[in-house]
Amino acid sequence: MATRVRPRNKRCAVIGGSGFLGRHLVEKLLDRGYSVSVFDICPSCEVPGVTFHRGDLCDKQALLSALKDVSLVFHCASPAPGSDNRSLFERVNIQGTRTVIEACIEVGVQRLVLTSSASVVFEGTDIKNGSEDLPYAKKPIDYYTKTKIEQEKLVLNACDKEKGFLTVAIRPHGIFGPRDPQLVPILVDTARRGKMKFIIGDGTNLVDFTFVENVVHGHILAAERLRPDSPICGKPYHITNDEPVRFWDFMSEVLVGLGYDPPRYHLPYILVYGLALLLWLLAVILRPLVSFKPTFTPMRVALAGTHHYYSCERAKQDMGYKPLVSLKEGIACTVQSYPHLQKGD
Ligand SMILES: NC(=O)C1=CN([C@@H]2O[C@H](COP(=O)(O)OP(=O)(O)OC[C@H]3O[C@@H](n4cnc5c(N)ncnc54)[C@H](O)[C@@H]3O)[C@@H](O)[C@H]2O)C=CC1
Ligand SMILES: CC(C)CCC[C@@H](C)[C@H]1CC[C@H]2C3=C(CC[C@]12C)[C@@]1(C)CCC(=O)C[C@@H]1CC3
Repeated sequence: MATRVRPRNKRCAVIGGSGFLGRHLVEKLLDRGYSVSVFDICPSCEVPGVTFHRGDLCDKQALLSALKDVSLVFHCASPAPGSDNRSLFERVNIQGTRTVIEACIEVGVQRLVLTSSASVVFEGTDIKNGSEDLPYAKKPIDYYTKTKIEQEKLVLNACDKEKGFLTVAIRPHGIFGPRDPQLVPILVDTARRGKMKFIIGDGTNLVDFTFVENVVHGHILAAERLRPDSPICGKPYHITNDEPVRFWDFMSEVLVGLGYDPPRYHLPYILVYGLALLLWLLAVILRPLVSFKPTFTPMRVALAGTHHYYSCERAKQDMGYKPLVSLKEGIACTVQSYPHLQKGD
């Protein structure tokens, strides 16, 4: 069978395409008629029709050969936020992103879409309907976020209309959906260990959880609107479900959907945060002797006990963004996709 040669603007690469978001993005791009290459350090992207390049994004030579003939690059690779390997975050998110930009420019890539994070402005205190005008966090909640800030700055500053290299950053928040390795599995693991009985704070704090297909939609809209005359060049955009929800209602709905009891008893936020901080300090001090990873890290407690939801008005205005899947539909689809995490299995 003859292979169809696609125009260059329909040839793209997804760096981090084996991951949770990356793989959903790859599947949608194929549906939309793109030819897709995946570049990832992990070889698990077995999507038919995709050219897979295994490599580390810090390796420029490997990137140069993977990005040859590609006009559009999505960069959604990152070490997992739960890792406490600072030098890995630094190497991949900062130095590696610099290498991605250099490689894109060298091979003539025209558009680069970065997956950033809404958390780049979060300092652990309430954010209600935050816009993209909020300043970057001076005290980011963890080292992962610190390097996401630097990464976003690098990509947005590299936007150069004269050189024909256009960039944009998408800032999702709390991505969930089928195959998510993080949110639902951590929640279920906590419930299975009998630790999901307590609500931190009064339980009224509103948060954004964003269904993965909406995040993918935001990325593709951004890529397709990224032209020299577009207002989106060199800018960050929040992409959310546009339905802030009580953190504990969301967690309860997922837990109940999977057959677990929802948390019932309230604990003061400041008490849990203090305990989490203490445990985290202990884990650091005792690391040479014993290794343990507390479930309730200060970062998770801050995310579970404060308001953090963001406006996506700018994405609506500048790129015609609108969530395609409601929170209710997203939760139903997610719960259904995890039969092995149902209680009793
Ligand atoms: N999951 C979430 O709630 C949110 C995620 N994000 C961002 O979205 C992006 C995707 O996240 P997920 O899909 O959740 O993570 P993931 O861990 O499922 O996927 C990340 C992918 O990057 C790859 N990767 C890591 N280091 C690499 C390297 N040195 N070279 C090549 N590939 C490498 C991994 O192998 C993995 O396939 C990340 O940039 C993350 O910071 C932003 C906001 C929220
Ligand atoms: C044990 C429970 C109190 C909490 C379980 C759920 C959490 C694992 C998740 C709730 C909010 C999530 C979140 C992220 C990771 C998973 C949660 C902490 C991110 C840190 C992922 C990377 C980002 O860029 C920001 C996300 C914010 C929300």
